[in-house]
Amino acid sequence: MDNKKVEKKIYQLRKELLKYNDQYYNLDISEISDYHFDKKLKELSFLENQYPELQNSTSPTMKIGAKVHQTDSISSTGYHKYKMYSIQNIYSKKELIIWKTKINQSVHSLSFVCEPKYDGVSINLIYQNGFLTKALTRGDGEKGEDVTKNIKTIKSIPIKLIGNNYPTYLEIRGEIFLPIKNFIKINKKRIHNGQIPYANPRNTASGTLKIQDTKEVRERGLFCIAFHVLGRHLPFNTQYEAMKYIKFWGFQVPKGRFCRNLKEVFYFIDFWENYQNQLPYHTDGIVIKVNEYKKQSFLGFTNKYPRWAIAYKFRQKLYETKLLSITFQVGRTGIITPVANVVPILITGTTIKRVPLYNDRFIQNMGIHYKDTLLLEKGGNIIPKVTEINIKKRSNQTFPVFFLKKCPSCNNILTKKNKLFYCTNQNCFSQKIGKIIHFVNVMNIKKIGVKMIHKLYKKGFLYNFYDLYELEKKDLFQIDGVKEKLAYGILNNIEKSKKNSYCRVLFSLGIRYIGEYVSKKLTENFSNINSLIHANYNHLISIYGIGKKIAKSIITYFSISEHQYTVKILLKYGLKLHISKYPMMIKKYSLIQGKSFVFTGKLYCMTRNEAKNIVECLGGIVYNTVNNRINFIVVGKNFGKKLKESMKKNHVKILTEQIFLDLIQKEKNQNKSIFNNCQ
Ligand SMILES: NC(=O)c1ccc[n+]([C@@H]2O[C@H](COP(=O)([O-])OP(=O)(O)OC[C@H]3O[C@@H](n4cnc5c(N)ncnc54)[C@H](O)[C@@H]3O)[C@@H](O)[C@H]2O)c1
Ligand SMILES: [Zn+2]
Repeated sequence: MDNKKVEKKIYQLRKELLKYNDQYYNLDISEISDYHFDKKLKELSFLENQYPELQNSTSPTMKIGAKVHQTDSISSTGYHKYKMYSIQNIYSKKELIIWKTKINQSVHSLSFVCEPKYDGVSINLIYQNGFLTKALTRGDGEKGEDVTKNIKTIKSIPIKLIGNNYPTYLEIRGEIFLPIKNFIKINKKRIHNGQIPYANPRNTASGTLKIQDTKEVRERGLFCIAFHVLGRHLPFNTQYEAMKYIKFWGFQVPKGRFCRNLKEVFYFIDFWENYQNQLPYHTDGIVIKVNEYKKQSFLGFTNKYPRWAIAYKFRQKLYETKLLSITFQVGRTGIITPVANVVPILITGTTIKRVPLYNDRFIQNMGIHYKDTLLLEKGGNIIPKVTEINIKKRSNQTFPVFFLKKCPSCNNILTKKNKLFYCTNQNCFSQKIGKIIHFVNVMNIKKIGVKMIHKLYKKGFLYNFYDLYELEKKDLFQIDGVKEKLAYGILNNIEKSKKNSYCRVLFSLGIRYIGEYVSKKLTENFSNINSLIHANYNHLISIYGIGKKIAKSIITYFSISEHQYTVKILLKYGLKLHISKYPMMIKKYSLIQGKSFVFTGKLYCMTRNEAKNIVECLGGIVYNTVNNRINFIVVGKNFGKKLKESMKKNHVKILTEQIFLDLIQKEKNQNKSIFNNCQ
């Protein structure tokens, strides 16, 4: 590869991995498996080592976790006294031998402690004089979220340490996770309430730590295993002894083992690889640690990992089953998704009958034939994935799977775009129903299930999701089995849904590619729906996490008059489509909204930060450097080279401070309420 190509590849991998990190750590979503994530990370690390001039301290190879966002749900963040690290992952014994050989070059006579790798969220528990005073998540390693209130609900974490042989200041590091039984219970309840079940226990544990209702946190039944101690004057010198002490102090500790050499480590790995599925919680590998503290400190840390520990991750077990048929489902956005119906198979306690095949590309890449023998991988998720086909078991009489030509719901000819098949019929029954189901789920409207939605649709009461807000008792009474109490409950829940946040309502609209994550990014950047409706493409793609595809989708969605009508109707019914802090702005012509600014030199009337705040409050964006998106440069005293750079760009208008102030004044008069909030 030439340098330009490598640079491009590195940039692309970093962008992708940063997105996955942000989703994984801040939104508890995993779009790809850990194995594939680690493969990409390894590829990036390899390229960065080959081309050291392209190394960058912000690369995901150097950074731990993801940037901590200050969200509504958490009250504060806090710095760690001792940095929290990640652990390097490996997937083979060969890599383990390489690791040992490497550290053997600096330390000798190594012994190890092996522990299961619990699949949850890292936690830092701070004890002062034996009392739990603070609990922080790992965050980016330097700074985490303060989750003390929720942590105090976990029974396996002592509020007060037992005994008295602990130092006055102590940090206990451990893993918070959700036992499988509790995870299943939570999902059963969600399904019963018509909500989307959570994907896996890890993400659910992480999400649970962030919720505000401590009663709910307690009910969910999180668990903690403690595996690391930090502090001064510790009464022990090895990991093995440390575990004995912390067990005595009141913690649950790993089912670990002291190993004198790699042979014993391999034995431990082999044992757990088979035994892991019998545990009441998920483990995803084995952590191997150098036992002696002295040797640990000699080996030290890289930017991201301790050199004295490594995680051997289990490759997922494959399960064999047979493809019976394929159902083509019509999604709410018209996308046709193929789902494989397979011979039912029991995988870690769940009977699997259906497996997603995602799209035509997946089917063709896999080369799936009818009646094929499929190999499924479960990972930490509830729904397994098809990872391979057992070609040896393919009979001669099978045919390759071809995609449908017509919509299975409305018979409309399908359109192919970006390798996906769509039904473009706006009145397609499945799409309409799908949109309503999505809205009801996202808005968390309980007591209205899929069956009820179908019935209301057929009776003509619910043709669009906003019709929910017109429903009356007399309509509901026309549905079989609905009596006074249920009707009251439904209408009450619909009314309650009006309290949902702007971010939820935006997500509920069902705009293509606008999931929870993107919706959050959008509401952080557009304080109300009007500014989003009128956002320009450049502004949208300048937002971290919003790419071309999403920007186009937003613009297309709001260019359809029916969708603008939907927004109007929702506003009429009192749904929130603005950040509560800022009152809804009545859209008027604005010179600032959606425009990009850069400042140079010193302003007389306000500081640079004040000016930035005002522009942002009025829907504009401020950049530090001149780029192709800039519309205005505001020039103050002792201006710098930015002015010269801007003059080279025809589209940039130059404003003196006075003209800038006049502009603000004009906007101020137009949008009094918003401006007052910016002061
Ligand atoms: N699928 C995705 O979208 C996605 C995104 C980001 C990260 N990931 C996965 O997460 C990994 C990085 O996450 P990470 O930094 O949290 O690392 P990690 O989860 O792979 O391993 C480090 C963590 O393991 C935990 N742990 C559990 N048992 C332990 C024990 N007995 N001793 C010591 N530590 C123990 C600790 O909390 C420690 O911080 C990636 O390599 C990838 O596998 C996946
Ligand atoms: Zn259709």
